[in-house]
Amino acid sequence: MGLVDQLVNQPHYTLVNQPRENDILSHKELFDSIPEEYLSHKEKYENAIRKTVLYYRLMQKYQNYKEGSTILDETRANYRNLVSFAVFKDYPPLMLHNGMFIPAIAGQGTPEQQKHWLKRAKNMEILGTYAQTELGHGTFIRGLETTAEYDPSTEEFVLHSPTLTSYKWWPGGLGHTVNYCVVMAQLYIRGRHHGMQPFLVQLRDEATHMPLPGVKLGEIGAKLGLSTVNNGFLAFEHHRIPRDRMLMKNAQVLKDGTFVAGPSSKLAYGTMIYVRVIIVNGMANLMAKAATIAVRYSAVRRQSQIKPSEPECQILDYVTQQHKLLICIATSLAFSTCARWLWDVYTGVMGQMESGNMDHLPELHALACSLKVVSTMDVSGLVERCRLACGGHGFMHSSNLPYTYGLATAACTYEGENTVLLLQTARSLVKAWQKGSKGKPLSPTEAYLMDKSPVPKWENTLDGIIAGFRRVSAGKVQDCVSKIDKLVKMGTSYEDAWNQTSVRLVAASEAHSRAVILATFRSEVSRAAAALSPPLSRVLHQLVHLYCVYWALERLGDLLLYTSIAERDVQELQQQYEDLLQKIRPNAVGLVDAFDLRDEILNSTLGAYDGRVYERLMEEALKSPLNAEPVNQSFHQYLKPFMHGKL
Ligand SMILES: CC(C)(COP(=O)(O)OP(=O)(O)OC[C@H]1O[C@@H](n2cnc3c(N)ncnc32)[C@H](O)[C@@H]1OP(=O)(O)O)[C@@H](O)C(=O)NCCC(=O)NCCSC(=O)/C=C/CCCCCCCCCCCCC(=O)O
Ligand SMILES: Cc1cc2nc3c(=O)[nH]c(=O)nc-3n(C[C@H](O)[C@H](O)[C@H](O)COP(=O)(O)OP(=O)(O)OC[C@H]3O[C@@H](n4cnc5c(N)ncnc54)[C@H](O)[C@@H]3O)c2cc1C
Repeated sequence: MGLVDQLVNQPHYTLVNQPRENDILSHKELFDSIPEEYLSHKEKYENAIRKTVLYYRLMQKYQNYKEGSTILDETRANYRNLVSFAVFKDYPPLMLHNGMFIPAIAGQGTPEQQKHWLKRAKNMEILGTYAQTELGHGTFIRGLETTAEYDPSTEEFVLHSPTLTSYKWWPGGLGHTVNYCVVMAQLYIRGRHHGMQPFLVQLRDEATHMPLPGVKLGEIGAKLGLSTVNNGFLAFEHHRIPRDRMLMKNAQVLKDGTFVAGPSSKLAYGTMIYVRVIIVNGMANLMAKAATIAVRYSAVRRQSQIKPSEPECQILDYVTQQHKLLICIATSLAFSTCARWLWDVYTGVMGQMESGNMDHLPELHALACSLKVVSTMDVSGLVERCRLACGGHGFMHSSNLPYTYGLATAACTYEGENTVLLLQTARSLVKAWQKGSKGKPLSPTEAYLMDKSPVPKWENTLDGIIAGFRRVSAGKVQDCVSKIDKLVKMGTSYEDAWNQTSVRLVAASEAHSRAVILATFRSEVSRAAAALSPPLSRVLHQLVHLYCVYWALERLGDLLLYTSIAERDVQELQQQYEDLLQKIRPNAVGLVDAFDLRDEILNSTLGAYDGRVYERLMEEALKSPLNAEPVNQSFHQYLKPFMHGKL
């Protein structure tokens, strides 16, 4: 639930850090006696499984899901995600079970298949993941090599990994945890290729957990982050599965091998859209977490003097620190607001598609790509900024900022690598430009591309800035189309022209995303603020204003190229920005408190509500196994003989 919605629904909101009655977080066995940093790779995984089992049993007890409710599920799932922060500094081995396995069955299975498999999956009777990426391919889905050959004589599919590069590689939980998965494989019937299709495959014996015959499994090794997600590899050796294991909501294979195509081959990619939509909200949560840690620490930490005659000041009083951190608060709010809006767009398009209307799928795909990219790119950059803003203590794992960075930066790659997804949105923008140039109507989020009015006088207002970003995006798209057309006229193939223009296409795509985010953030806050008290409405509007002016200053080059902004406007914008920092500073701690992230969820020596930073840093330091004894055995084994010239 976004901050704005939380604030709007203030009455039920508990005070920060007050234990909720019967709260899952009151179960101390969920937490580590010693920090998991001091466990081995194998112990970390085993400890994560221990906590996973406890966590899900408690979650089932407290979160009695009502079948069919979506937004409620999402909000509660959000709570579950947030609580999962507390229990798992990194993500749990079952992140993909909820994050993709269940959504894939729900989105790709027939009603009968959903009825059977969703019940087992939601009851945790079976555990699954989503296996699409291979050692040799992640982005280029059409290049994936795993095959599913239909055998009409036995009414089975034969799954096979023909090469080393065809091994499924990366799926979370695949190494040792799950016993089922949704496998994306190239379907062949009587030698004819029918595209990428989803198959629900049992990988391990449900009783012994041993890999089934013809199934090779393992984990891919240590990573930058997500150390307990158990990302794994999977290979098939002519492994047979029954016909009814192909998820057949969209395309079907009849008993005799007849292939019945779905309304669009791209529906098989539907799970990816869903996850990209979810990721935007996830990034808002990660940003809220990092902002809470860094802002609270900046209120506690005193360092140096602003005036020699005064005592050391809170580092939050340095305007440079405000510049680093206040945008983080606004960014979390911007992405939680956009996430709610995107979720409504998603559920709307899914509803239309249920009745066969596919018209808005391309716009949804473009929006999901662009918002996933900008939210993951901005948040991973700003989480790192939060870490740096905390000085040396930000470098400690006990601050929980390095882990949070690992979670955010992973999302720049998974669910569609960011450059590739921006090019997908660019594809949609170029098509929209070509369509609009022929007088055809455009989708609501792309209609501004056809604004052919003269460039207006620049205004340093929210309307002026948002209009300016739309001008930048439209101008960049037009430049891309012109460059491509020019290259093609010179005899270059369209594909080569596209590639030669791709740096500009990525920039145009990002500009479009920023125009959408600024406009959505502003309109959603204006809508919600009407129900808020004047002081709360004022501070939220200050955050929207800060966000818009910040990005105008960040993208000055583009605004100078495509709008009538002048030097005096820039000077005024800079002053506006500094005034806003000063206005928001007094509410900075109150704003991060409003994220209401409890200490267990923050999991941070620097961000705890009581501000006892130094005591917590020392408490965590003393948990290091090295501190159990004053002299480590290596002194006697190595150092002493070495120092005495005997080694
Ligand atoms: C799109 C590609 C890059 C290209 O595919 P290709 O076949 O070549 O297509 P094109 O020729 O480019 O285009 C063909 C047309 O198809 C349209 N299209 C393409 N994709 C889609 C789609 N998905 N839906 C609809 N339409 C689509 C395209 O527009 C073209 O249309 P037209 O011809 O122009 O009309 C493709 O190859 C691709 O998508 N590649 C990326 C692969 C990918 O995304 N892989 C993901 C694998 S799964 C994975 O990575 C999982 C990771 C773990 C995720 C864990 C999630 C858990 C929740 C996360 C929460 C975050 C933090 C939590 C914090 C908190 O607690 O809250
Ligand atoms: C933490 C993590 C968890 C993951 N979990 C899962 C999972 O559960 N299930 C699953 O199936 N997968 C999973 N993945 C895999 C993930 O989906 C892929 O890594 C991702 O799709 C990128 O593909 P790739 O790794 O092959 O990179 P590549 O596509 O090889 O990208 C490498 C570089 O090539 C560039 N590039 C590639 N294609 C193009 C193009 N057309 N135009 C321009 N540049 C291009 C990219 O921009 C990038 O710079 C996970 C990955 C990570 C990091």
